[in-house]
Order: sequence, then C-alpha cells, then structure tokens
Amino acid sequence: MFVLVNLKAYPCDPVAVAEAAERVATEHGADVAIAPQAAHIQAVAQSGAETWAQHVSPVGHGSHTGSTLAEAAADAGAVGTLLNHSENRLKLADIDASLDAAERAELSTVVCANNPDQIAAAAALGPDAVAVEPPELIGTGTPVSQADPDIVRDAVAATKRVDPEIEVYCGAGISTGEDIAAAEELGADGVLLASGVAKAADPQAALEALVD
Ligand SMILES: O=C[C@H](O)COP(=O)(O)O
Repeated sequence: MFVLVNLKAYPCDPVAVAEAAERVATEHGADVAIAPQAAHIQAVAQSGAETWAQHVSPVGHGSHTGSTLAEAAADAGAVGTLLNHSENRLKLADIDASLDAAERAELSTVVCANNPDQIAAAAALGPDAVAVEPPELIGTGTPVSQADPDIVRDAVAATKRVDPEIEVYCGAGISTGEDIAAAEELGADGVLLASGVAKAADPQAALEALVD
C-alpha cells in the first residue's frame, strides 16, 4: 500500500517529517511519500524521502505569475503531484492541462475527487491514480474506510471500469495501520492522509503506527 502524506499548510517541520518518513520507509520496507508546500519540495527531496507536489498549475513555461510550474517542481526533486485536492479544486479543463504539464515534467499523478462519479470522470482523463476523499471526513480522524466503506468500493469499481491500470487511493481520517488494512480490504492501492502525521506530536511514531 502506498502511503502519501500531504503536509498541506500545517505548521510542522517538513524536513523532520520527511526524515522520519524515510527512516520508517526503510526500516519497514514501506512505500511512503511526502507532499510538502511547493517552497519546501527541494529541502524535503534532499532528505531522501519520496517527494510529491501538492499541485501543479495547468501551464508550461511562460508568463504565468504565481503558478507552480510542473518542470520547477520536478527540478526541485518532486516525482509526483496531487491534482484537484478537495482544498484546491480545479475546472475539468485545468485538471486535464495540469495532467499534461505533469506528464511533460515526468511527474506521477493522483487526481482527487469527492465521490465515485467524479472519480470515474477523473479516471477518464488518464492519471496514474485517483484518490477518493469525502470532504466532510477530512481532518476528522474518522476514517473513510469505516464511515463510508461503499464510497471506496464504488470508487475502485468506477475506476477499474475506465482503466484497470489506474490505481485507487482513499483518504480522509486515516491515521492507523488498521485504517490502512481496511482500505486495502476495500480494494484501495494506497491512502492519502494529512493530519494524522502532520499534526502529530511525534510524526515518526505516527508513521510507524501506520505502517506496522
Ligand atoms: O490530503 C489529505 C486528505 O485531505 C486527508 O486529510 P486528513 O488525513 O487530515 O483527514
């Protein structure tokens, strides 16, 4: 199971979390990646942890002030990017253009969506993975795999109908190894989580509890 930890804009030390993630990934043979703020991508990547962008803009090189250029994220060390997170929703045309930008920069892609219908639409755009997250559960500590298992099952089925090669992650409220095991039983290939690690007093212990 792939564990993608989104640090959002939480006031944590991104390098300390990344170093903890790298230790835990190595010690447990786990597949863990960190998505820090764009300005922290380089520092996080230098820790050795697998590093993702939280977003890339639907643009290429040019006059785009304030954008997050996919090529710049890749140059800084990112190997993948989230797109259309619930807290950074994009228009359909912009998701498509951001996917093109990520592909040009050779970044892996995960397109987030709220429900199985949106997941099917996201899958049709051809990302490497999709992530289903009910917004009302984000940051609650109540895992989607427990509160709404059908949304995960239905998202998996909807994705596989479009393209069996596209991976499916689930997120919202995931914070324990049991949550990850439940997500796997529902057919997910990975999980997307944030507060369980980024807001933990001891991020390394939180990560160990996740992958144990
Ligand atoms: O990107 C992560 C998700 O929005 C889940 O956040 P959470 O783990 O704090 O519920």
